Amino acid sequence: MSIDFVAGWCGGAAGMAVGQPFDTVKVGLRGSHVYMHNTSSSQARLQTDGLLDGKKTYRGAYHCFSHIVKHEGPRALFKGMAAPLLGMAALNSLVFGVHGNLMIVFQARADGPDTTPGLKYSFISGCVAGFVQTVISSTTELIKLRLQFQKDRTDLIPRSLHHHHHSKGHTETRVYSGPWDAARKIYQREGLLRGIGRGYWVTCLRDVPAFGFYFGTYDYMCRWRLRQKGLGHIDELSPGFICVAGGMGGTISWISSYPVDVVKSRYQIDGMGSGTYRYSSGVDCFRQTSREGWRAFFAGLSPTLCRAFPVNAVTFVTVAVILREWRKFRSNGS
Ligand SMILES: NC(=[NH2+])NCCC[C@H](N)C(=O)O
Repeated sequence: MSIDFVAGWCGGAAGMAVGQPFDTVKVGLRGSHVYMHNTSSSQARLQTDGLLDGKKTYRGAYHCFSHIVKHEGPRALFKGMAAPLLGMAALNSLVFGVHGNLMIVFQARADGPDTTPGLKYSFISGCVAGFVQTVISSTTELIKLRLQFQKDRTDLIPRSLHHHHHSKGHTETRVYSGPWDAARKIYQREGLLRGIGRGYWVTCLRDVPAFGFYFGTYDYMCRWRLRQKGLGHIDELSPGFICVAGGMGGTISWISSYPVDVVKSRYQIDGMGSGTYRYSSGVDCFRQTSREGWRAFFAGLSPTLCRAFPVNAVTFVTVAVILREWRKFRSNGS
């Protein structure tokens, strides 16, 4: 039903809204690492650290975060956010819409009207939903990553002089001036499949299992709670519990897919600007990265998880409340 798409849309928007002030507040107070979108600047920089000049710039998540703020200004934290930001509500709508509707299909196949489809169906529906959204997320993340990865000249100018050199220093050394410019240049320089579609299969490899675990974990926790409390329907669970289950869904999803996410980030920024490629394929990127040791596959995990819990808690609780109210409304009406 279309209500799942509407609820997903609202959930995505709410997740964004909660991520935003989190970020602003934490930046002002202590410089914690909670971000509103999928991958933060710190995450992207940590994942790809050393690829440009062969030396590591950052000592850890906090150092990376404060380094960006100090040398490039807090605005640099939001680099590359516009494209995925525009798409996040749409993406969530697609994910929750596909998952919800597949669950209805599986429900229809289950025996009897109140038999819920098994946990494995939630996992499978999540995988399918994850697959469907790659059509959008692969390219929006490609653009976001490239904007995040580029270092502009503000790096080199002393902080006190920033305002004097503002507009000029910026555009000269940058590869892309914004998301649309990036899309155009990637298409012109690298083509449609190899450029715009760069990393598509790696994105699938990340997102198919990631969204299986996303919904699988959430559903597993809800079912456990229903049994424990002797309740019959998910609408009876408290919003507080939905937040915990949603936050865990986001967390487990990111942990399970994180190494592939690192490979994806590295592979998608490869060839940027220079036209020469370091990796011949996603597999080659994996092989070369593994030479740095297993830790390379977890670079940037901590800021990712700090963001994932609250954002997905709010996303799931928003979706659940909308669906619950909708069901209430419908059953009163008839
Ligand atoms: N590794 C993943 N992409 N997992 C899916 C999580 C999606 C969720 N919207 C988030 O940004 O946290």
